[in-house]
Order: sequence, then structure tokens, then C-alpha cells
Amino acid sequence: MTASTPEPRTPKYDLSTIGEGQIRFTVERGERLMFTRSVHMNPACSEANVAGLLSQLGRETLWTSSLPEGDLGDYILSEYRSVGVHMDTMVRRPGGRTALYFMEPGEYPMPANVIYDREWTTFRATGIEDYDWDEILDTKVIFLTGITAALTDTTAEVVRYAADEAVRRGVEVILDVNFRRKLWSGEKAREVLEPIAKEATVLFCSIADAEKVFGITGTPEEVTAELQNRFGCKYVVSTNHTEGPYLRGREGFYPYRTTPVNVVDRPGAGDSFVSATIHGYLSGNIREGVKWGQYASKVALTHKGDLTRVRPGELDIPLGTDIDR
Ligand SMILES: O=C(O)C(=O)C[C@H](O)[C@H](O)COP(=O)(O)O
Repeated sequence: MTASTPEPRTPKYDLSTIGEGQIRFTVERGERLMFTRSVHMNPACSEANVAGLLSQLGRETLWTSSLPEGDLGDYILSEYRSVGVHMDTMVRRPGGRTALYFMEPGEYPMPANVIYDREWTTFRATGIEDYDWDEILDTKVIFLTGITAALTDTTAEVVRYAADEAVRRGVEVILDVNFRRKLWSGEKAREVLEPIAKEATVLFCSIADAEKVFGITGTPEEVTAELQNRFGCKYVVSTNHTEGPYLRGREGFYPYRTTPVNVVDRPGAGDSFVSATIHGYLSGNIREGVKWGQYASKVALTHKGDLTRVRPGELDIPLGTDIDR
């Protein structure tokens, strides 16, 4: 480096992200939504869950959303603020709606059921021009998901802009396909997500989503290879219900073994997997990161809430530890 070349500045955040804050209402086990008299309430948001766990692992994270002013928006923000997620770019608007979702956890043979109530929300009414991109993109990676892209054409544009602008500024893009069939069709998801996947260095896509969104089928080894070939990502990370996970890098294919755990509350386990895997990636060791992700998702299943809460050190797993014994 010559005297005239300025030192590259360290970005302010390790990860920044954008997505709709919500409130989940969960029916007690043994109750049906249409007859219940009580629900358990907690804040939710896939992207904020990822930032929130990373922040508990010592990373600097920023979450951007837009929420109505007042108690419901404050309720969501205080959850993620309590674990240290930065919110300097949060948009608050008078009026408008807060997104909600309702869940029946399901008991065999009834599957879990999610009912979204997220039309006409403040988040849906905001576009590219409402966000402070200089601050949002002062980051090593921007984390984007198919959930936010699925909401409206405008939110899809926001996600596309975030990815394009990140690449233009030399910021890495990490994409979680996170297909939600109740929000959009596989066909529409493919149209919107394909160009973003091509900009991503790390792509999270389950085996099921690879088929539903990109029409890719085969063994996990074949599916992850095809995803990597198609989009040129450095890494593809995949899961297959209770099997896997799988990591595909240019250096090879790595399947991991897993063991079932008791489920207290399911939402958030996928986000915790993604979050701790990214923690490994940012530490320069995604192969270990996938193991941390496996462990984090198991911890997520042990307690209620979409955000996984850990004490300092609880997920500090030494490199090389076989945590899935
Ligand atoms: O569905 C949405 O729109 C949400 O953002 C709500 C939830 O917080 C995440 O979906 C949890 O996701 P998993 O970790 O995959 O269970």
C-alpha cells in the first residue's frame, strides 16, 4: 500500500438487513384458533431474528423496517433492541398497520398452521426512497430474504435495489430464499429471486424450496450443485426437513448428520440456523458455522419466541467440536 492509498475503512456493521416486523399470536397446544380464548404473543421477523442472534454472538448488526408509531411498533422494536440490534435507520409512520401472524402449533395428525394478517401495513407502503442506504450499506454483508421480496412489487423492488446497490458498493449479499407459499407463488418467487441469487455470495435454500422456486430436484448433492452452478454463489447452504444440513462450496459437498430434538416452539429455528452459520462465515469458517447453526437451531426449539435468546457464551462452541453427538 502506498502513502497515497487510503486504508480501507472497516464497515460499521457486520450484517445489516431489512424486513417487516410482526407480532405472532400462538394458540396454546390443544386449542383451535377459531375457538380459543387466549393466545401467547411475541415479536417476530425473520431478518431481525438473524440480526438478533448475531448481535448476541457479539456482532454489530442493523435491522431496518418501517412500523407505525405507537405501542405495537414499540413492542416489536424493544424485543430486538434488547439484544443490541442497531435501529438507526428504522422508519416510523403515524397511522398504518402492524403486521400480525397467528399460529396453531399443530399436533399429529394436524399440521401446524400459520395465518398471516399483514395486508395494508406500514412496511408495505414504504419504498426505496424511504430508507437511508448509506447507513444500511455501511456493512460487511447485507442479509435479504424471499419473505420481504414476497410482500408486494414495491418490497420486491426494495430487496432488489438493496442487492444491486450492495454489489455496486462492494458489500456482500447473503440471500435466504425462505419461500412462503402463503405469500406468493413459486413462479413469481423465481422471477424475483433469481437475479438476487446471482448476486449472493452465500445462498440459503432448502431442498424443498429449490424444487418449489427453481424447479431443481435430485439428491441433496445434486440440488446444491445445480444451485451453485446456476447462480455462481461461493456457498450454498441447504436443509431437508429433519435431514442434513448440507454445505456446498467450490471445494466440495459436506453433508452433516443431525439428531431430532424435542420441539417447544418451532418458529425461529431456521433463522437461528442461518444466523449462526453466517457467524461462522464471517469468522472465516463456514464449515464450522454450519455446526454452530445446527446447534443454534436446536437451542431455538427449546424456548418460546421467534428470536432465539442465549446467555453470553452459551453458543461459544470451540472450532472442531463435534456438537451433534
Ligand atoms: O414468516 C414470516 O414472515 C416471519 O418473518 C416470521 C418468523 O419470524 C419467521 O418466519 C421464522 O422463520 P423460521 O426460523 O424459518 O421458523
